Amino acid sequence: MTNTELPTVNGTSVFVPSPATPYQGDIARYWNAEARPVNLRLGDVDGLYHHHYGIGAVDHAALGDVEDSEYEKKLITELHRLESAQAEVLLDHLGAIGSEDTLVDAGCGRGGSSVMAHQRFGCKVEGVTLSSTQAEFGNRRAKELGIDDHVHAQVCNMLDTPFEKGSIAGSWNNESSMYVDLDDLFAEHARFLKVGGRYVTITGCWNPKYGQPSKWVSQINAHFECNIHSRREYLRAMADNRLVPQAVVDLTPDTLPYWELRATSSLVTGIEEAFIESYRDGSFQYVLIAADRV
Ligand SMILES: C[S@@+](CC[C@H](N)C(=O)[O-])C[C@H]1O[C@@H](n2cnc3c(N)ncnc32)[C@H](O)[C@@H]1O
Ligand SMILES: CC(C)=CCC/C(C)=C/COP(=O)(O)OP(=O)(O)O
Ligand SMILES: [Mg+2]
Repeated sequence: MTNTELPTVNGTSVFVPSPATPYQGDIARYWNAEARPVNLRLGDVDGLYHHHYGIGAVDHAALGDVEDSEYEKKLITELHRLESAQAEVLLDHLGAIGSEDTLVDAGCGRGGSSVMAHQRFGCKVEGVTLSSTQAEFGNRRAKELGIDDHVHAQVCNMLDTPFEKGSIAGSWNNESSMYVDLDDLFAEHARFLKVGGRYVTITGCWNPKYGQPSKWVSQINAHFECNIHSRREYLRAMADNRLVPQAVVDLTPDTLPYWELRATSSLVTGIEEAFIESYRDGSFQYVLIAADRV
């Protein structure tokens, strides 16, 4: 990968890898420009900034009365609680991680999951994203929290990382695997993971039983400029890359309440209907897959 010197950021000159493909350049630009209130206002609740969706039952008691002047604020707090609950479930599947271990957050976004992983395990977390804006945001948050010696983000293609072969105890993709070829992705995780290391993904995938990607799935692809894979592709690509699934969990029923609540909020982005309809018609599924590197 070639490096290009960029102008200075906060007085320090930074090197950002050139995108490996024109598509990756588009994705870097997309996330550099992203500033949707549905992500920033939720992150402002407690300083954990996520770019993934939520799971679990809505706490209607916490929401209170719709007529209450504080209702919208409570709704935002509730959506954020469900998104953090999703990350907790992902971390639950990493298994026993020690404080001396290093984890890789592949497609780390603004770094919310990386921070949560460090807070839970005391370990180092290396995040990679195509977006320099996101990497800077994540590193700034880590510094503010005083954990920048443990949590670090860099601009890097997750298909071609600098991590040494067999050096990583656990790694994950939290809603970031729909931007890459799965064979290339799992080959790279299998390369840097230790034998016995754990890989986890939470992702949306199309259901082979439906036949082909539904119109809703195509709408989600167009909305995010991504390429949602089928469930079968995940399992095949893992089998081909020394990743043996230990748990496959259908989170679709658990994520629907999040979407139904989000559809009632002032922060809607227009994609809510596609998620709700595709989860309901069975063409799309929200799944967690945890696999061991053998
Ligand atoms: C929907 S966001 C998910 C962010 C994060 N995992 C979270 O849960 O908050 C998708 C992320 O994937 C990253 N991404 C997409 N393709 C990538 C690639 N080839 N290498 C590294 N990051 C990539 C984007 O830069 C973005 O940070
Ligand atoms: C499950 C699937 C198919 C996910 C696609 C990847 C994606 C864009 C996730 C959420 O990001 P975000 O939090 O920035 O999106 P939004 O602005 O809609 O909350
Ligand atoms: Mg979001």
